[in-house]
Amino acid sequence: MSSDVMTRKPVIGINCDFKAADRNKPGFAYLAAGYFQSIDSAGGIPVVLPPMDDSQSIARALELVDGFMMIGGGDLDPRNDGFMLHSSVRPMDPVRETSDRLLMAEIAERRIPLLAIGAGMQLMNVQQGGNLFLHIKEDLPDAVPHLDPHDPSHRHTLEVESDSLVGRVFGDGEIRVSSRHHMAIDEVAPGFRVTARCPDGVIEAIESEMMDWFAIGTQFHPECAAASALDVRIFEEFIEGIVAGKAEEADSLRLVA
Ligand SMILES: N[C@@H](CCC(=O)NCCCC(=O)O)C(=O)O
Repeated sequence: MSSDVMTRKPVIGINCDFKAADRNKPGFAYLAAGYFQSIDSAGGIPVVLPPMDDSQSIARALELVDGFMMIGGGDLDPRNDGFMLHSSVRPMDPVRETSDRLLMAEIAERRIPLLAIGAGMQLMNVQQGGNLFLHIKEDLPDAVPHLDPHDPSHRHTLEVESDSLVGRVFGDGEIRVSSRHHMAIDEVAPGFRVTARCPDGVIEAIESEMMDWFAIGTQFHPECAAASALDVRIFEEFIEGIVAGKAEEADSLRLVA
């Protein structure tokens, strides 16, 4: 195992949100600091990618990263997946959604290690063939609140599968996570399994079962200011998984040489 692979910090691409210009302000690309701070604290090098609509530029940018994190945000427009718009849906800016969909397709194609959070997990699921509940309050009326517009630190409990990344991170005992969503995964995409649920049954984490793709999704927000010390371990496990994968790759190339 080459020492360089083990010592060089992985570069993690991060998408960002977009707010179009109006009469008084220019357009902005932005993201909550917790996203890049969490990657930095976990030993990665965060590199923020602004929205792009050119698949070749996106492909070229992805050649420069060792992994990717898709952040949370507004709603995916269900019409882009063949569903009707719902009155509760507040679509993210189409500049962002177009870029995110191109990114996700290329990340999946190249099997780039991926941590997908919130809207990012929802996009990973639909892009890989799953689908979403468009409004938990209507689709799952017995569910507990997963969003409090007056409390950005709203939390709920979590039940995890022990043989999973989130299971290793949270272990036993009560787990409370930050929740800010009104949509949720309905059918899980082929090749993924559920690794955490809210006690009301809402899916809160999935991970790839594919041997050639290290990909995890969380509906909750381990990057937020109210996150626990355990939440931070998710980012560390993600970075450690990438480093281990690159070491295996280097070893196998050495054996072949
Ligand atoms: N909008 C979707 C996805 C939930 C999500 O990503 N929430 C994060 C809010 C903004 C942020 O902190 O990045 C839904 O509501 O289900």
